[in-house]
Amino acid sequence: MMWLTLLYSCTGGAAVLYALYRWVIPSIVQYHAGLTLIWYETIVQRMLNTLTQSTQPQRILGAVQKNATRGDPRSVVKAIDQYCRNKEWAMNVGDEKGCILDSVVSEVNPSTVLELGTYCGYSTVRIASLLPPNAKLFTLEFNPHNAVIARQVIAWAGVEDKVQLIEGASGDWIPKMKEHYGVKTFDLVFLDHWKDRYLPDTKLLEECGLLRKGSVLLADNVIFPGAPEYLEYIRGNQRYESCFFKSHLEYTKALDGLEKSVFLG
Ligand SMILES: C[S@@+](CC[C@H](N)C(=O)[O-])C[C@H]1O[C@@H](n2cnc3c(N)ncnc32)[C@H](O)[C@@H]1O
Ligand SMILES: [Mg+2]
Repeated sequence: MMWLTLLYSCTGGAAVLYALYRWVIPSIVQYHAGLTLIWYETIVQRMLNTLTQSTQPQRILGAVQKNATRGDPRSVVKAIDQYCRNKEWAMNVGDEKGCILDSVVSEVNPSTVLELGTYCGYSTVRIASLLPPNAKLFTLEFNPHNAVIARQVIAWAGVEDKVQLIEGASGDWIPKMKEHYGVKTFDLVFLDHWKDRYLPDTKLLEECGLLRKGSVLLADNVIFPGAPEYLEYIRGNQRYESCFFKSHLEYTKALDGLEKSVFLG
């Protein structure tokens, strides 16, 4: 009898803890961007790293290898979204803002694209899958561990012919793009690296002559974590025509959005 009581209290306690971890806390934090980051980045991610002896990028790659079809980029995107919605939040642009990204890529129909911030290659695959034949997407990532994973995700999606992943910091590589890769100008730039780099890198793109009349800048997370200096610069600048796409922080119900800015020359 005592055993049964002990068993009941242990499993009962474990069930409560599991319900808190799996449903109760996620359903609360999803409305608050800051709480989402605290819960997932500092608690869940660290716990999963210790328990599984792996990193988040490795787990995302695992989800792709398990659930996506080789050579089918949309199945790769879907596998990552399912993993990040149901298991652990990650900083991919995500499914909701991803649809806005898709529509801008389709509208611009770019031949040359620059992506700042690759992480695991989620948005890289999204963009590359929509590019016309012979188009090229350059994506910059300064974390070597992320770059190793992104290469495998990109290859699994079968879009490696369209993608040039460059390992290094944006501030170092933007000035070398013309000389090193023969780029004339970018038709589309997707800004999704650390937010304090949005403004200096935009000015660098201008200074290096990498923007032409009609080039489109699309900046993610302008509300959260936020890029106020970038927004002030781009919205108050007569050389840009800018508009905001209201949305939500990836995999949550917290407010976020994308800023699309056309360079007028
Ligand atoms: C938000 S994640 C990118 C997410 C990705 N665009 C997606 O939606 O799937 C930002 C990434 O940018 C990288 N990063 C941050 N600052 C950078 C910089 N100055 N140069 C290159 N990579 C940078 C980080 O290591 C991180 O992997
Ligand atoms: Mg982002």
